[in-house]
Amino acid sequence: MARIDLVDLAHSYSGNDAAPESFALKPVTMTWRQGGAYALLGPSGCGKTTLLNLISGIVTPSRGKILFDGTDITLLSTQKRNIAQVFQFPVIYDTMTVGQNLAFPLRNRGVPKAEVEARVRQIADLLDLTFYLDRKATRLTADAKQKISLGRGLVRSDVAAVLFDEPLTVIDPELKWQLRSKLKALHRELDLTMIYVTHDQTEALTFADTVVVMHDGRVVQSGTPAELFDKPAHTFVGYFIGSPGMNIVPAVVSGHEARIDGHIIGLHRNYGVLPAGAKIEIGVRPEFVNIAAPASGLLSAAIERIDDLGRARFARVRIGDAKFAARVPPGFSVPDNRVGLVFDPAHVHVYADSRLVEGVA
Ligand SMILES: Nc1ncnc2c1ncn2[C@@H]1O[C@H](COP(=O)(O)OP(=O)(O)OP(=O)(O)O)[C@@H](O)[C@H]1O
Repeated sequence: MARIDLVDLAHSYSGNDAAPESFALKPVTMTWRQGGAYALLGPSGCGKTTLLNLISGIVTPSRGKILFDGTDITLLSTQKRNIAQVFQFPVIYDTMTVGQNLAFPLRNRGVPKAEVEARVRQIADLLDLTFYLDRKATRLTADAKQKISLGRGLVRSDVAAVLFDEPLTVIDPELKWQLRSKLKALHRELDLTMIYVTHDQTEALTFADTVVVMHDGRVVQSGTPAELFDKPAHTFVGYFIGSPGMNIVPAVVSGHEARIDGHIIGLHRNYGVLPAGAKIEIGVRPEFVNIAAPASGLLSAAIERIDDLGRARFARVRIGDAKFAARVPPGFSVPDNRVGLVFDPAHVHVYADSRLVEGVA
């Protein structure tokens, strides 16, 4: 396993002379630590697979470098990079048994027989495949075949990294839930650097220690699931992560105050005077705004509907034209038309042109 450094890495499929805004991956510099579990998360077309393919060597970058443990591997072939990959669909040999499939990447590298057998048993055990070891892979379900693919990706202990590209796509929803947790446990057990591409926030947040959120070819934030939830660095992260996502509404911000729809909301930090011309918004997660009976000191909102998510109820309301979600306190009897909103100032963030502004304590 390896530490991975991306240095000013960027890629355009239309060549180096393409306009910077059209790059599939805009320049990124970051370090992924040895043995870490990373998820690349973002919607379709945001550049996740491009970044994964640059790391695996399937695509050569238009700009920048990739280092494995300090060594520049940017121009090395996929084989020479010593990585394992698991794709969306099973890549296995149908004519071999499950055990032979799992052993294949090790036999290919001339690993001694006893070592191969021990490692195959360990991986089969971790993935609940022991019972099937002597069966021909061809007779198994799509789920089981994908588990074999996962096993083949994880069986070598000497790889620089294991790359997963939406590996649970073909898996039945119930098993998906189990496998997500299993992959996390496998990461702890096997101590490999793992990079996992997905557009599913639950998959990313369950699997990864660090989630790298991508939007329109850019890495907009890299952090722990808690950091992404508590302090989104970009409005996209706030909106994309969480269910419901973060509320983002235009505001006029000055000092310790945000003015929305003529109403003042107190802020925890001081924002001075923000740059003229920038689009200023506040962002607050629905979990940190409660609805209450309308009152003169509260921002007023019109009720549209109540969503009962079991663990909590959220009111979908409107402030002027802006849609907004807020928590319904337990036992609160919701009025028919208008409510007041009670903000928790510690969780109200300010954004200028979509980027988080750090206020002064
Ligand atoms: N081989 C290619 N040639 C030209 N453009 C490409 C190629 N592969 C991807 N793109 C473009 O690059 C951008 C990023 O695509 P990429 O596949 O990396 O995104 P993604 O986040 O992995 O999306 P998805 O989940 O749909 O695969 C998209 O605009 C896509 O159309």
